[in-house]
Amino acid sequence: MRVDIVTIFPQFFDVLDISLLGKARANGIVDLRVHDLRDATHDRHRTVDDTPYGGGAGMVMRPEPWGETLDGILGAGGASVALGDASTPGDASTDDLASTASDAPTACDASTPLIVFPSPAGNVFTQKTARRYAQEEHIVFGCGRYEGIDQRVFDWAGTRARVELVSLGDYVLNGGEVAVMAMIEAFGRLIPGVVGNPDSLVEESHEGGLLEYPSYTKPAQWRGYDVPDILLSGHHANIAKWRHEQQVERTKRIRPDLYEAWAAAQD
Ligand SMILES: OB(O)c1ccc2cc[nH]c2c1
Repeated sequence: MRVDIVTIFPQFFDVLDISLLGKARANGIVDLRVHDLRDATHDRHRTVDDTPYGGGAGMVMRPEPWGETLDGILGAGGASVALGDASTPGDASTDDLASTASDAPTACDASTPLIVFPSPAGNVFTQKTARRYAQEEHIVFGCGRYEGIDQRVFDWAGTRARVELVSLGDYVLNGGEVAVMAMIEAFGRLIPGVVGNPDSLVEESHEGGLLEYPSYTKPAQWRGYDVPDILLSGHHANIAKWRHEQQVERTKRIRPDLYEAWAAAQD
């Protein structure tokens, strides 16, 4: 899998050289490339922003450096695809339409690159999104800053690739870099070969629609707290039953929205 990141803070992603993703890069499982948007500027100050048309506070990211950088990643002709409507469904539990480019392509074959722009105006990133991204051959992440990126970048990019605007949640960051870091961690660990024991991915939160069960390790007693007896019983069927019951109870108590969706799917 190839991953490109476009940012004005390339050093932000140095951390991706360590831990699991660092090993995946060293093993050739993930080909990660970071691009400094300022390398596509041609003035002395390497300017990437300008004042907004129509007035308003803050600055907007200029389209030219984005176009030049994305040309370099996609190939100047780009992976031109059939234009389609913007009805790319999100992955969140709600089915509201994705806020993608107005002429987003409909081509969904994995050979057409996916460009993901973190945005507070995007669809919410979920584990379902992470699972989908882990199947992609090539994802380009575009990190906005300031008040955002000129809309025409999304419109133009949508004629060269599949484009998605994605948010981590209903809050606003100062730019896309933290969101990209979180998304790369979330889908990167799902890429075959990245996590040593894939069984460890099966019963974690949001797999199967439920939150994970509580975990315990030695010692059996700690500061007056005991490990539940069932976990010391060695009865694997009963342990599995107890763990599932814990998942259902936790999900119902902590995330009733997820519980309702899970319960409806059981019928
Ligand atoms: O909250 B976010 O995901 C986000 C993403 C991109 C930009 C660009 C400027 N502010 C941003 C916030």
